[in-house]
Amino acid sequence: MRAAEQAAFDTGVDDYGLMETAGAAAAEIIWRAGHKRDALILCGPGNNGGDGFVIARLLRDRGVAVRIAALGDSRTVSSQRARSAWDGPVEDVMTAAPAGQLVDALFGTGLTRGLDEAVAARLCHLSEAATTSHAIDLPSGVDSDSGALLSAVPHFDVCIALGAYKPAHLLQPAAAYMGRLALADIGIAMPTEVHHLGAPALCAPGANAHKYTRGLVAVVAGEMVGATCLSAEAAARSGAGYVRLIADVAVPVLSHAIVRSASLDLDRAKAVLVGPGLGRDDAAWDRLVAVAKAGGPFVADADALRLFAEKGFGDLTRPAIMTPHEGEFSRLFGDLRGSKIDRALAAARSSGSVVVYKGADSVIAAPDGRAAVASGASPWLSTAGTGDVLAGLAAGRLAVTGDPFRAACEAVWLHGDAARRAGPAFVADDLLATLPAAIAARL
Ligand SMILES: NC(=O)C1=CN([C@@H]2O[C@H](COP(=O)(O)OP(=O)(O)OC[C@H]3O[C@@H](n4cnc5c(N)ncnc54)[C@H](O)[C@@H]3O)[C@@H](O)[C@H]2O)[C@@H](O)CC1
Ligand SMILES: Nc1ncnc2c1ncn2[C@@H]1O[C@H](COP(=O)(O)OP(=O)(O)O)[C@@H](O)[C@H]1O
Ligand SMILES: [K+]
Repeated sequence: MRAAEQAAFDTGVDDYGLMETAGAAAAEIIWRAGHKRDALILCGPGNNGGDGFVIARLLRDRGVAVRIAALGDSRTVSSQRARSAWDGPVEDVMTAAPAGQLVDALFGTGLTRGLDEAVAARLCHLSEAATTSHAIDLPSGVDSDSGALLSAVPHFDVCIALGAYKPAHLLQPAAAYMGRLALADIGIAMPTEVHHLGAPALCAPGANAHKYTRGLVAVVAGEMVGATCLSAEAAARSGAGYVRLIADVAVPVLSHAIVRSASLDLDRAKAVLVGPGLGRDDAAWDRLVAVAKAGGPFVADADALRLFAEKGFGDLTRPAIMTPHEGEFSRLFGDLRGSKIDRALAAARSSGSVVVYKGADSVIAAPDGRAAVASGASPWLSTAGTGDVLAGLAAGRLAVTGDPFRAACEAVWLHGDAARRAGPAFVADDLLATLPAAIAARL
């Protein structure tokens, strides 16, 4: 963000001009949400507070009854200028009475430590007493780069991100404190390889498509057939043309379209899935090694990740995609430093695989430094078997696209959308029914 701001300054934009633009964009969003409801704007000592003074002036110009409460003096040149353009009274944050709308412009990206306990408690009180609450750039108390909470933070109805989403807008725990995210355009371009995962554009099969051109997925079964079954069924609804289930035991799949093979037949396979229900014994490891040695692109999930964590990758071909949850991730990669995005990127770089680091804030990272963060996933996904569905989808999209990063992004998006469509209290099997609608919406 600082580099992007500097690039704008280099083209002649000045510091205060950027603050006026940011304040105007934020004031517009607040105006649309609250109109003439009275507002209390909390202004901190830095440029976040400066934004607050600009917002206050512009809302007052529109007829809103605005009061300002500041936390000490304004310490930056721009925030002092914004403050001097405000000719109304300035109250003290610790004693100001609540208002219908609360606007938190105490601290943004410059926060270096948690708020003093009394200030944080006051922020929480004023926010709870308001009908609607807006955080400017970030809720004060949130660490911008990691999404950690450095002090107590209230839940905000809206968080207005200035110029670009920062990691904290998308990563947990911070993201859960922002009911709705609004992105305010402040006219600067962000040079970043990290994106908020957006809806993919998918293609319907062409007129000359046949089952093999659409992609054959081989799904390797093991000792827990239920998990494999969920994966195979998801792969069959991913847009791929053919799913072969490799199982030497009876697997109760629902779809007759899924073709069984007792041996590890990878003929024509564009992607292989190994891990869900695989087991962790020697026979499971032998199967995993056989898949890796076959040399084609494969997705490793669940038990395959446990086995790799125990036995190492050696000189085996690395998976095209790995889909670890928190526990599997730390077993595989140890205690890495930095935000969840940093850790996912480090894991992707060291393994050479696309890593889908799952959770309420799934991060998809590629060895070349690209990353995408999926926010807003349904918490109802925290139910057994949804990871098996995701792994099947990832393998299916890999067979369709041949591009691991794209496939992983598409799979996470479709999985999240299928969950939204399934509503509350679904079981993993229910996602199989909503997947085709999720795909249809992206054609
Ligand atoms: N040119 C710019 O830099 C722009 C910045 N903008 C705004 O400016 C914000 C960043 O401004 P700043 O870098 O001034 O930082 P902040 O306004 O976030 O606050 C930093 C100030 O607070 C102090 N501080 C940090 N943690 C504290 C704590 N827990 N208790 C007490 N004091 C603490 C710091 O020493 C510093 O003086 C952005 O989030 C955004 O809202 C926008 O106005 C757009 C333009
Ligand atoms: N609280 C949550 N909010 C949103 N998504 C979640 C949450 N918990 C888990 N998920 C998602 O649900 C899936 C669970 O996968 P996983 O942990 O492998 O479960 P399982 O092994 O039972 O299939 C992942 O896609 C994960 O991102
Ligand atoms: K803020």
